[in-house]
Amino acid sequence: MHPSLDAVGVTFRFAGADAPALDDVSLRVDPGEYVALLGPNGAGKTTLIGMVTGLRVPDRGTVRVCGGDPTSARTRLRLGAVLQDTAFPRHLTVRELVEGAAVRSGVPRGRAAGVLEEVGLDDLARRRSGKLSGGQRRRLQLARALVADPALLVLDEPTEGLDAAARRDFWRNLTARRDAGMAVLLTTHIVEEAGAVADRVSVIAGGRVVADESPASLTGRLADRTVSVRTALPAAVVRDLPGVLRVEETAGRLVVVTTSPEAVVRRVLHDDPTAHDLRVEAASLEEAVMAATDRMSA
Ligand SMILES: Nc1ncnc2c1ncn2[C@@H]1O[C@H](COP(=O)(O)OP(=O)(O)OP(=O)(O)O)[C@@H](O)[C@H]1O
Repeated sequence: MHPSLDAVGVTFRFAGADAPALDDVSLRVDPGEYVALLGPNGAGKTTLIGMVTGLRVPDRGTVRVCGGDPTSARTRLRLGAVLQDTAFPRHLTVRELVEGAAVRSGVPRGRAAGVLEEVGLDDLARRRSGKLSGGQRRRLQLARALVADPALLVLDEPTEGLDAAARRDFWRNLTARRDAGMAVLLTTHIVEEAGAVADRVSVIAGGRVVADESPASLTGRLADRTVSVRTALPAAVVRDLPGVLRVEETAGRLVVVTTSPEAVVRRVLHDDPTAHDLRVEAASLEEAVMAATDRMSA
């Protein structure tokens, strides 16, 4: 079976730009896999999404969606996309817009009803799109992208502007599709959300891939741990211990970032038998992504 997405050695330079927006980028997404594309502003994520959706063509390298060329109409039928800044004709209803997407993709109009139910818009099927909230509009975009059963769903910051409950609903809507083998490529600036939903994160900085691995493996590469403990000990007691990178003292709590948490824990418990509420936490995905990005620019 073909990968859902296979981008190999993709290079692209905008006309007149000094540096390429994408420089030898490779990325593979297999059926049923969710991959998050992360990286700072201007890293090249949207440019790469443009190649995957067939809106741009690489100067060098190849992009294949389910083995086909994403600029061909036939391949684009395998692809669903929720992109930024999609405007709908305000006078059309939710149902009409989803039926229109079905007809354009060559699938029966009757599929609209099931998809509206799937994304939780069945109650609003007759509402005009101009009267939807931001979160409801995002669901409408999702329904239009899903109606033709895509093999690969591309989501460019799909949950931007949504509150935590709406974000959770958005991802819950996609659970059954994942189980059925649909692949997802998403971009997001909400790094912890990517960690929660993605099997792999691909970090892009300056047009190059600087990390491509599971969220757990990326955070595991940072040796930093945070020891947090409620104690009356002053920060100076742990500041000079081996491996300590940073110490903060706030309202009866010491928060210590260190590569050697054992030394900190031993010292605190030795010096203060009343210390309690002790926690040792790994680096966050956000910190790991920033470290991968910094390594690139160092
Ligand atoms: N139409 C364009 N013409 C010229 N340069 C562009 C164009 N679009 C993007 N760029 C440049 O290409 C680089 C990559 O931009 P891109 O939009 O892909 O980044 P991004 O990772 O999606 O950023 P963001 O997180 O801000 O959306 C940036 O340096 C940007 O300034």
